[in-house]
Amino acid sequence: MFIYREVEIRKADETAAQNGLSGNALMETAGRSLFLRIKEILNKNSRILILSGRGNNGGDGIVLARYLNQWGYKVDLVFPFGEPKSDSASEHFRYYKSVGYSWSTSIGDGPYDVIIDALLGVGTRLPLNQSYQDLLKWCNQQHALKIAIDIPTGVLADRGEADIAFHADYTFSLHGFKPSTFLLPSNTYFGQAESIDIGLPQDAKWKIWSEKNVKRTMKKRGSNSHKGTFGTGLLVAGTDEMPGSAMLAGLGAMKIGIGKLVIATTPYAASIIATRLPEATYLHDGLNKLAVGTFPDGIRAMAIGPGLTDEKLIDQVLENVWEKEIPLVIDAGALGKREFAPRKAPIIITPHPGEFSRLTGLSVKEIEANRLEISSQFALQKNVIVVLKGANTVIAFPNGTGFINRTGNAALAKGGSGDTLTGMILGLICSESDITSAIANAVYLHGLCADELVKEQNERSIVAGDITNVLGRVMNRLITD
Ligand SMILES: NC(=O)C1=CN([C@@H]2O[C@H](COP(=O)(O)OP(=O)(O)OC[C@H]3O[C@@H](n4cnc5c(N)ncnc54)[C@H](OP(=O)(O)O)[C@@H]3O)[C@@H](O)[C@H]2O)[C@H](O)CC1
Ligand SMILES: [K+]
Repeated sequence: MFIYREVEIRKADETAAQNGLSGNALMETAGRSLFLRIKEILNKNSRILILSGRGNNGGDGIVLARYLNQWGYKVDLVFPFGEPKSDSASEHFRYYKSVGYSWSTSIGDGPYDVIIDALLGVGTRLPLNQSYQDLLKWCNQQHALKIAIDIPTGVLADRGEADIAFHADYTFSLHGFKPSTFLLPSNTYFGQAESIDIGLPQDAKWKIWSEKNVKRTMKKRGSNSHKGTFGTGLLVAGTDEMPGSAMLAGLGAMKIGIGKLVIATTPYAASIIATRLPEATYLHDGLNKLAVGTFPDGIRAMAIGPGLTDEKLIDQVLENVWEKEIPLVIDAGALGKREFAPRKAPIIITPHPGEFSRLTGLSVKEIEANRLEISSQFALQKNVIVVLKGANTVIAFPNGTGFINRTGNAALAKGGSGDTLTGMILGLICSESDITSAIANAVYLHGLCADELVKEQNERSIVAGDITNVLGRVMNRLITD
């Protein structure tokens, strides 16, 4: 499942056209593929209104209207803002008329059972003028099934800002998803978003990390493996006031399959955690010891931050471990504004939007409206891997590629769930060989556990400690030979 920005879509179209696959042909494929998918959710007796704009989004609507007419559906094709003006749409309109189907520039009496929005697509500029706004308000008031083509009119393709927008039940995006499908507030207008193949080769920098990816990259362990195979992780977390954060992260690491875990924490926190996590070993006064240069042997990866507050000590620890060639996960209390000096081994930061706002100096609103692009730029500039948490967690890599995770729900909006995720990431980067899929799988599984939990109990009652209780069960479903 691929995600494309407007410029990438235009480039793909241009390359296809230069090599013999014209815009007209793509529009035909788009309209026909839309017809084949949309007819699955239509009733043959439904009255269907297709609202077509003057650009190519409107052209897709024209081709769709032709197929619907051809197959006997009751469809009104309406151009509320005048006849098509783009080349491909105009050609398809000419053909549509030549086969004798009807069209209009004003909406009929209705009522309509289905409204299809083919007004604006990736060519949208905001704000919309008053006549668009009035039409969209009218659409949203109708008791009809609402289907948007490519993106709902009123949202942009690449950013999360929205005007008054078509409130779709379904959005069928052509070639791949557009970033606004996953941004705020735009994503509230998409309804169920699906991607429709139009025959162009898929070559996206951004992808949705899917169940298929998890199954492909996480395999059953060999019977001759031992704890050394799965590495030793160092978790620097927890204080007397916040022992739970170290426990949650520790459970995340151990229950996802780390070989051995050393938890650097306070003696008091260790005494509490050890009752629930006797499998871990403890470095008492860990933060102080690491700050003066002590470092346990044989560590394969390290995570620092959950439940920590002493910035000075954290800075000293980070300075000491910076040169060590092990992946470093930086979270929560360790996520203060820092420069991220060049480092040989990977740095993974796991901010929520508030923490990322402090790191970038941008507002939370700006981040939410543009979380893919901002994380990607930060990853590139600082040479770090960004795991920006929240609905549709973004995982951005320094090479410009990235993943969106779609598992998870509001049950995760609770203290401690981020600590659990940090532990799970530590656990997988220690125990799996490929760091890219290890991080994505940890994020996916963390969300999937929450999805599993809401099947049994209300999201309000779920606490972070429940996540790892179902981790084994969800992994059993996904991990095969
Ligand atoms: N490869 C693919 O995925 C394909 C996608 N297709 C479809 O094409 C559209 C993109 O088509 P494009 O013509 O570039 O753009 P739009 O249809 O979105 O709209 C352009 C017209 O909209 C007018 N516009 C834009 N913003 C406003 C506004 N705020 N108010 C009023 N009018 C607006 C603009 O008018 P101008 O006169 O200002 O230029 C344009 O007329 C894509 O989304 C897919 O649906 C192809 O069919 C197949 C390949
Ligand atoms: K649209």
